[in-house]
Amino acid sequence: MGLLQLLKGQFLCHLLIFYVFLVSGLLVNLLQLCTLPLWALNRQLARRINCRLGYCISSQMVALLEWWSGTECTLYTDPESYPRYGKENAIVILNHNFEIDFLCGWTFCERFGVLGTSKVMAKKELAYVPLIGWMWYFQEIVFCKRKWEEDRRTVAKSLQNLRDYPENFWFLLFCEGTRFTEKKHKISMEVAESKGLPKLKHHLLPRTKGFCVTVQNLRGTVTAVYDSTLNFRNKETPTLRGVLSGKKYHADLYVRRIPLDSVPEDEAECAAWLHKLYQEKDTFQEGYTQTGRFPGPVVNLPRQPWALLNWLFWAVLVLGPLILLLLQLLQTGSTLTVLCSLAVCIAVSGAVHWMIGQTEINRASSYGNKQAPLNNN
Ligand SMILES: CC/C=C\C/C=C\C/C=C\C/C=C\C/C=C\C/C=C\CCC(=O)SCCNC(=O)CCNC(=O)[C@H](O)C(C)(C)COP(=O)(O)OP(=O)(O)OC[C@H]1O[C@@H](n2cnc3c(N)ncnc32)[C@H](O)[C@@H]1OP(=O)(O)O
Ligand SMILES: CCCCCCCCCCCCCCCCCC(=O)OC[C@@H](O)COP(=O)(O)O
Repeated sequence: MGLLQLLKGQFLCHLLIFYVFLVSGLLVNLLQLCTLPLWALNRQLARRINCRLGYCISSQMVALLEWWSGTECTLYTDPESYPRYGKENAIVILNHNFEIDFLCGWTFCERFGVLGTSKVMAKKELAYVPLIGWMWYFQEIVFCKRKWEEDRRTVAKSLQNLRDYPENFWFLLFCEGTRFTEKKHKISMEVAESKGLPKLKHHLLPRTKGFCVTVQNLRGTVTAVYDSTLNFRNKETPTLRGVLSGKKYHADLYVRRIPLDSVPEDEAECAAWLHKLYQEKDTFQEGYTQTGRFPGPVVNLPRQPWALLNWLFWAVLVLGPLILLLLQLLQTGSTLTVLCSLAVCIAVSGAVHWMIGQTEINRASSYGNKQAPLNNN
């Protein structure tokens, strides 16, 4: 094992990386808060500024994946669609099977220059996650409670707000609404059976309402749906802890560009369209498990240096004062101050564990663990 690989596994390195993330993230959140008065004066400028501020946070996690863990992300797609990626507004549909699927999504956003503007329909609980959840508030992320009666108005309103967004954006939907577990899969297949739908082997049954309301509200703003299917080589089940420890994974993403015009306007037809799409996704996943690859050619998509440069900028900015403080502590610090510093380290590492825990499937919500009553309206 090389020295660098050994270092990547050290707790102290993780603590330093998280320290940079935490302090720079709080600074960015503060700057975002300062843009509040600007929203009333020049909304489009406030949005552009918040895209860039948000990028400062999310790209640190991308840098962790691309540069620290060295994870490779391969794109399978039609070369004719490829030039349009990043140059139009799109709805992205992604399977929700992996703890770092969102991070791979962000990495592709970074490579197509839309990381700062990337959007998602996220569960409301994530709005309270420090740094990322707070950043999302200023990036106009669409939050849902996963209770349609409450969501139908709020989600539509948030989507309407995106209609005059000043930069190209990708809007991500995990239509399954929750991460894949065997139990949730079994229950959702019972629902599929009761609805007369074919069973899926690799996906939960998609919830169609979020997709249909997105299409309704973003028609005319968004030009395409990017149907994206993600898997990892060697049957790996990657984790954020693995990434932080420098473990290298290899992600494969198959993307099909579907013009939005071909998605039906009628709600029932739109729902049926989505179910059919998931049946196709399921065959792609089955093909991947059999052959280790997706259909379609591979497009070369090298990583960009910007995420790393952003991280280095923040590291220099916030690690300098920390080092000075530690030196002063060693020279003059009383036992009490040294103990207090230790307590701060323990608190910071506790915060890392809590935040990483948000991404862990074994701590997933109970949503989808039982059949919601069948809806007839
Ligand atoms: C070129 C490169 C291309 C791509 C790169 C890839 C990606 C990059 C793009 C962008 C990146 C951006 C950001 C990424 C960063 C971070 C993201 C991180 C996390 C966020 C993820 C989440 O939080 S996921 C959870 C929240 N989101 C959702 O839930 C969305 C999907 N859900 C819906 O659409 C729902 O409909 C709803 C939320 C709008 C409403 O929820 P509710 O529960 O009320 O649902 P329904 O009314 O739909 O449910 C009832 C219907 O479902 C049937 N039913 C009942 N039980 C079940 C069951 N167990 N399983 C399945 N279905 C069930 C029931 O019968 C009802 O059926 P109907 O026919 O009546 O609809
Ligand atoms: C650069 C340095 C970084 C150091 C490590 C810091 C760790 C920071 C972790 C940030 C965590 C942010 C959470 C983001 C998104 C989690 C996405 C996710 O997967 O959500 C789950 C929901 O979709 C469904 O929920 P369930 O119903 O399955 O429950």
